[in-house]
Amino acid sequence: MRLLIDAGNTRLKWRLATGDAVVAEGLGAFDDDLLSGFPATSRVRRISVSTVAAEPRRQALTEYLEARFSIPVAYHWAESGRGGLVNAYEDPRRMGADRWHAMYAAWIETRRGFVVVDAGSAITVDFVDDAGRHIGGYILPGVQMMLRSLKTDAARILFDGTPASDSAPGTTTGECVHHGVSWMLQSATERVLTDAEQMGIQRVIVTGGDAGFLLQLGLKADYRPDLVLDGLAAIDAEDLAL
Ligand SMILES: Nc1ncnc2c1ncn2[C@@H]1O[C@H](COP(=O)(O)OP(=O)(O)O)[C@@H](O)[C@H]1O
Ligand SMILES: CC(C)(COP(=O)(O)O)[C@@H](O)C(=O)NCCC(=O)O
Ligand SMILES: [K+]
Repeated sequence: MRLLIDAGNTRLKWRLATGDAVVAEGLGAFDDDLLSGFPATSRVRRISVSTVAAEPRRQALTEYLEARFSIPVAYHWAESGRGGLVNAYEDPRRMGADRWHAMYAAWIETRRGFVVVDAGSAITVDFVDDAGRHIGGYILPGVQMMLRSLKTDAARILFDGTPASDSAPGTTTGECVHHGVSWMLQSATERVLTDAEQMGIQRVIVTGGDAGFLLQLGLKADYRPDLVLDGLAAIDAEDLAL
């Protein structure tokens, strides 16, 4: 069985697979049991990871996996191109592996243009045209990142509560903050759709922990929670077949 891992800045998602079939999946925070819910009896023959975590955390993950499964860990990074998908970055090693893996999953499904919105710790938006050319993208602060920076970088923005999809002008600090985040993301969401239209791109895909929030805010998109793992699985299978 293959163990596939998408290790982001906030959470780790894992999948156990045989061939294309998913045997088990799970996700959790880094400070929890790293593979919570993992079936103890499974025989793991290969481990493949897509990560954007800091180097010390990546090393700790490697040590944990090697100790637990006694096999080496294969890391997959962003590439300049694969199977007709071409990265716009001059130095693709600088691109987050998660962005490349998400784009690759979307590309091999239809080989048509698409936008991927990945609403995780940070929010990324990547545009790919019908020819498989990555046009480029955006990196925006994620929901928790925005709230945290308002809380820690300004002395008198005091608030609690959770994100609300209401974007009406607020009349308390909490409303101004939470509705403000929604208002900003709603604007960004509208812009994704108009930009895609201008580029002749029809398909919008959303993934990441805050995908549901963006859908609530009106983003018209296909929800694909495991897009990064899907892309990683495909790339890993292709590399194995070489
Ligand atoms: N149960 C949850 N635990 C942590 N974050 C969550 C949860 N539900 C939604 N989120 C949101 O999802 C974001 C993390 O998304 P995720 O895709 O897991 O990020 P990453 O890939 O960066 O680890 C958080 O910043 C938060 O806003
Ligand atoms: C932008 C990201 C932080 C998003 O990661 P995530 O929010 O999923 O943890 C990650 O893709 C990353 O570290 N990128 C490196 C910079 C770049 O892509 O250009
Ligand atoms: K992200």
